[in-house]
Amino acid sequence: MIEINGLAKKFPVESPKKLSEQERKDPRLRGRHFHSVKDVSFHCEEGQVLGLLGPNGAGKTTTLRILSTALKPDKGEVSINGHNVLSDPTIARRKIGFLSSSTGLYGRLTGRENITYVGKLHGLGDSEVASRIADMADLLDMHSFLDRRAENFSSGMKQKVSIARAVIHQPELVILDEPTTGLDIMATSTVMAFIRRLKEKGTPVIFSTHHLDEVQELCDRVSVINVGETVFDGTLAQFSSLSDGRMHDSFLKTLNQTSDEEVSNVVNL
Ligand SMILES: Nc1ncnc2c1ncn2[C@@H]1O[C@H](COP(=O)(O)OP(=O)(O)OP(=O)(O)O)[C@@H](O)[C@H]1O
Repeated sequence: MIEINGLAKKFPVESPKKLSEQERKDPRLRGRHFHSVKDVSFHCEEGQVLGLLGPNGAGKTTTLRILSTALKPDKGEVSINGHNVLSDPTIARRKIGFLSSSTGLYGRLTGRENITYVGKLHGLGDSEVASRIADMADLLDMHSFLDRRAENFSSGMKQKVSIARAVIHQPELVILDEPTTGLDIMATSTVMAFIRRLKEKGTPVIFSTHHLDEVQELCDRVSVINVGETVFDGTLAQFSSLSDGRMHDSFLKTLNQTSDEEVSNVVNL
């Protein structure tokens, strides 16, 4: 079980001129700081998949980077199966598999070598790494390119190898930042099937996405962030019933209720 409570993270702004026009108008810009995440809370239990939704710039990536311990929050708590992630990041890194949208592969290494390198960093032996890669090559359909250099990989190939690399140590929790962005239909369905497989094995998965069809197909829970705050956290059924099963309308409703200051009606259903 992973529990996130009251996360907040602000970044210093060197010069407001470097911000986008939208960010300059954003209420999260206060003085010399941009409060990207102001108050985010959700939880996910064993065998559950949680979909993290929110408009561009809402604070999803910042939240996921905090969960993965890549960023330290200013406030809030994160615990995985009772372990405080923030006070013990080394243990946390062993427990978590994180697919970041920004970490690239080593182009001069093959797909297999990229995965093996991270497996070794986690202390796995040669035969363990080899057998896990063989399993994942089946599940993620990687056989045709696994032994090619990563520098010429397509987006789908890169993403599959990155996912395999993120979970080579068989983490207790998997966090995926927009795992299907930029992928074609075939690669998307392979990645979706892989997430389903993790769920069947009991591993909780948290993933951010802009695709509501993926949420409908895979998720047990939904959490929506808007302007740095959790505006909905509940089951898929509760999310869907906000608008009689119309997912897009449910999503828009959670965002509009924020501006109507009716957040309390939808949070913690
Ligand atoms: N290191 C940083 N310094 C300053 N501002 C930052 C930093 N990281 C993120 N931000 C800002 O915080 C806000 C939230 O960013 P974040 O990447 O978490 O959003 P997101 O919900 O993942 O968006 P998207 O759906 O577009 O990926 C954005 O306005 C972003 O520019």
